[in-house]
Amino acid sequence: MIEVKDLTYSYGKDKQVLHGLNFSVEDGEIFGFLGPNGSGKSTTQKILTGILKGHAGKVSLFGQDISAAHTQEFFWKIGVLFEFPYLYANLSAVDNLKYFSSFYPKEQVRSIEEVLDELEFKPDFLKKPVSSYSKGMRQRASMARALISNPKLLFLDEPTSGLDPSGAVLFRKIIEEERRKGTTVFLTTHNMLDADLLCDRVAFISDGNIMALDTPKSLKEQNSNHRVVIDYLYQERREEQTIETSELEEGIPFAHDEIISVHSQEPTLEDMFIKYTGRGLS
Ligand SMILES: Nc1ncnc2c1ncn2[C@@H]1O[C@H](COP(=O)(O)OP(=O)(O)OP(=O)(O)O)[C@@H](O)[C@H]1O
Repeated sequence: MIEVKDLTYSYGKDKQVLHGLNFSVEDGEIFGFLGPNGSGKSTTQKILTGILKGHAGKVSLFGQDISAAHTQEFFWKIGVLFEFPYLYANLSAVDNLKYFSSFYPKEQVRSIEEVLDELEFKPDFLKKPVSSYSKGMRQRASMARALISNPKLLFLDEPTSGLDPSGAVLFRKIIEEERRKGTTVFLTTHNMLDADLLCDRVAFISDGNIMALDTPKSLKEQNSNHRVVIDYLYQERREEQTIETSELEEGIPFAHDEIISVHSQEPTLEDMFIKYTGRGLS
């Protein structure tokens, strides 16, 4: 679906921000593009979506070189949810969706009611202007805009930002539903839970370079210290011991009366983010 080879980009003469990115995104894959502020995520997304011109290297989408890919048919096939607001503030969610639907062939457009329903949009707000919405409601309206055209390739930039926990759960459910339909998703996020739960593979980008690319599971396993922490009771005292996971093969290798808990010391995706990008999550 997306092929990127030796992608470089500079703003002006001196400011090179992408230093030779290589990755591909398979059809139907949810691909996470993770990195600290200023690492080049938006620049890459803007190149892929045709907003930014003048890159070097090879980028192809839907099997076509990008220079030929950004046609009307291309825009019909993609959906985007970017961080900057791109809804008309004076129009309601319904009127925004009616307007944006008019750019696509009728047969591919979803019903506005169905999409807003999927997003559990509050009925009171359907006809109110977007300017009166909370951040979470705007994000729902923006997601509706991205989904209304039934895209084959969906670019999502921080989709759960500004959502409360139940909104974030709903958005994850919707992204899972897109996976089920076979939509390819290019997901940019700082939210490691979203990345871990949703992404088939993630790339960590730092200062315009890809530092690691793999499934969240493999990244964590490769960096695991293969230890578990065992919390237990022995002779009425509560104790804790850390042992190698391999030691568990023969059972618990020390005297105990009752095991209270066993916790893996496997790193989290957030630990991996810090390891590969050298930066914490802001
Ligand atoms: N229009 C521009 N002109 C000059 N430099 C820019 C421009 N846009 C971005 N940059 C610089 O390019 C680098 C990469 O920025 P980019 O917005 O791609 O990062 P990002 O990973 O998306 O960051 P964030 O997480 O903050 O959105 C940064 O150093 C940024 O200052």
